[in-house]
This record gives sequence, C-alpha cells and structure tokens, in this order.
Amino acid sequence: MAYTGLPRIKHVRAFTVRGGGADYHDQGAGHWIDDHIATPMARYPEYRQSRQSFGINVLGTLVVEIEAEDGTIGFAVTTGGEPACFIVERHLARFLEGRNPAEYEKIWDQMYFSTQYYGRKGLVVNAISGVDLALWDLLGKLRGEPVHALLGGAVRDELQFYATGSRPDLAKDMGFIGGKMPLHHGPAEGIEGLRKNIAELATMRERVGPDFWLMLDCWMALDVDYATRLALAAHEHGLKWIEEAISPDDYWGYAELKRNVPRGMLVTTGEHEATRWGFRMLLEMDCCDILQPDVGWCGGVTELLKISALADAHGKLVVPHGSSVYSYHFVITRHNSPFAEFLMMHPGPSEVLPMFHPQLIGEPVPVNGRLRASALDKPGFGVELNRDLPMHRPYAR
Ligand SMILES: C[C@H](O)[C@H](O)[C@@H](O)[C@@H](O)C(=O)O
Ligand SMILES: [Mg+2]
Repeated sequence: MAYTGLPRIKHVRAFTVRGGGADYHDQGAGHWIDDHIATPMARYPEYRQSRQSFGINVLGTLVVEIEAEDGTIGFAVTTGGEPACFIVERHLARFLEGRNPAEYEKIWDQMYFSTQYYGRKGLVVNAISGVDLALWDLLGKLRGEPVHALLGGAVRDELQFYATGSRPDLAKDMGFIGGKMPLHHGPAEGIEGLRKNIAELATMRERVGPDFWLMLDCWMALDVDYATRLALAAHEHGLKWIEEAISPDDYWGYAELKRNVPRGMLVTTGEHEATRWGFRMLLEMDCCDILQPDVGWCGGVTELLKISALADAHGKLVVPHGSSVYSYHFVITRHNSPFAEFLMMHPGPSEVLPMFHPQLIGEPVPVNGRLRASALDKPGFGVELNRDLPMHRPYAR
C-alpha cells in the first residue's frame, strides 16, 4: 500500500494568554521569582527590586494550535504572547496548512529560513519553537504515541529533577537532587552585594548539609571579573555550578570564565541561546560544561535533536531549561541528559505546583523529586489545554 502520509494540516491558530503558564515570570506580587533577583538591568536602581518593572513578563504566553483534517488537534505553549501570534499567523502558518505533519524537517527549514532576515534568535525562534512543539504533539496524537516514543524511546525508567527556587532546603525535603537559587545581588551592589550572595549560599549549605547540590543562577547579570570572584568565594561552600553568569552574546567571556573557575565547579548556560548554530558556538569556543537550551525558545524538538547530538559528540551534557512536559519527553530519551530542571512555581516556594500552571490539564509533577516514565505515556506531550482560561486570538484569519 503506497505511503499517503498523515491527515493534512487544516488550520494553524495562535492565541495569547496571561498569568503564569509558559510565561512563568508572569506571576503575582510576593513571588520568590520576582524578589530582588540580579539581572543586566540591575545597574539601574529603579529596575533592581523587580524584574517585572523592566518587563520580564511583557510578552505573555503563546498558545499554538494545529488542527488536522480529521479534527485531531495538537497544541503547545511557550513564551511569546501577541507579537508571536502575529509571526505564527501572518508568516509561519503558510508553511504548514495543507501539509503532511510528518514533514517536520521541511516545515522547520522553511519556518527558519523564511524568517532568518529578521529572526534567528529570541521571539521569532520562540514562535517557531511553539509551532514545532504543537506539530510534535499532533504527530503523537495522530500516531497514538507519546513524543518520547517518537524520539527513540526512554533510556531510563524515571526522570530525576533538581529544583529552581529560593529555598533549596525545602527542595531537599521534597526529594529533589539539588537546589538552584537565583542570585540576588549583581556588580552594581559592589562588594557588599557579593558578600550577601555568599552569605546566602553559606546559610543554605549549612541547612542542606555537605552533599546536596547547590547552584546559583545569575540570569546574565554579571561580568567576567565579578563572576570569577563569586565562583572563587562560593567554592568553599561547594557550589556545583554557576549558571548564565554573563551576557549570552559574550562567548569569549564564557570561555574566559570557564578557565577561571575553580576545578570541579561547572559553568552552565544556554537558556537564551537558539538553534544548532548558537550552540555550536558555545561548544566550539568551550564556553560551558552543561548546555541548557529551552525547548520552547531554542527551535523546538526538531532543533533540540540536532543540538543534543552535537553536544553529545563533544561529550557535553544537555539539561534543558525548565519547560515542563516539553523537556521531560526529550530528557528521558537521551543519555547525555541525565536529569531535568523543575522550576518551583509556588510563591514560597513551599510546595510542588505544575510548572506551567494553570495552562496544562494533566501536567505531571515530580513526586519525591522523580517522575516515572509511565507518567509520560499518553499520546503527544500527554496534556490538554485548559480552555477555561481567557485566550485571545489577535490575528484570526
Ligand atoms: C530563577 C532564574 O532567575 C530564572 O527566573 C529562571 O527562569 C531560569 O534562569 C532558570 O534557569 O530556571
Ligand atoms: Mg537559568
């Protein structure tokens, strides 16, 4: 019987939603994730206390829906909001409607190279990622398989997670394998701020004991000199890795920082990097020990497959930036992705909440810091969209 492909794509729709979810920085007041966290904008005192003050949550969530001619709908969420809806409906949709959803390589190629003149990283690749993730969700639903099965299958029985949040001590009690804290003070707060950063780390080390992983997430806020001094001072408190310490554009700075940090301390980055070409730069300039692409921002699953293979050939780990089921289905299929990130979205954070809460119905969460592969066995990414949320389709066709 001749191969006729899968039911063709009939509609691509793009919506925006506010309030947490994939734009997880879009939280209410008093949340740990917006409490005096060091950023590149902290050099301006008026933007130092809150990242929302300079617009970290300005975009909101992009929801991409892809409907096949048999009525099956695949969807995905990522960061992008209304401008990403424009890119999806006015530019990218033409490369999907009428097509076989199994042709994700050609579709990705056309989405990327048709937007290369104004995209390549950031919002445009977020939009491409959202479409690609929705396509993989649709593929899984049409084939009756979870995405991890489409990617070659699980290589282990369960996922283990480290937790990102302000309370690694609580994360340890919840069974996570480590705790990554946001850095609160950057270079603009001088030696006093550096001392406070180290004091916070020392306090947590005291609380969690000598073996629990402790990491610092510096969210692009530092320069090489400050990051080096921070790493040297943090070494006595057993810092496992220093994350995204400097600008994602400063590949040279990362290579220097990686030479500077104490032996045994890891340098990590990548959540604001995009495509195989961006990660090739990080690998070939020896910028880091662990690559942390966000599958909703780096180009989607189709691109993460390429990034991961390149990293594996260089002997590097790929531990995707927290992106809920969209990274879990990938991580469980790759040997060079031995654990995953879980971003604590509870304001405390004193309890485990689904990472993209409240947007995904059936979103699995770690129990005792782990998630069985069997929890990921529904078709596609195994979640449904919470259609009770107020969704807006600004560029309906
Ligand atoms: C906790 C960090 O400041 C960011 O908010 C977080 O999104 C990201 O950097 C991470 O690695 O989880
Ligand atoms: Mg980070």
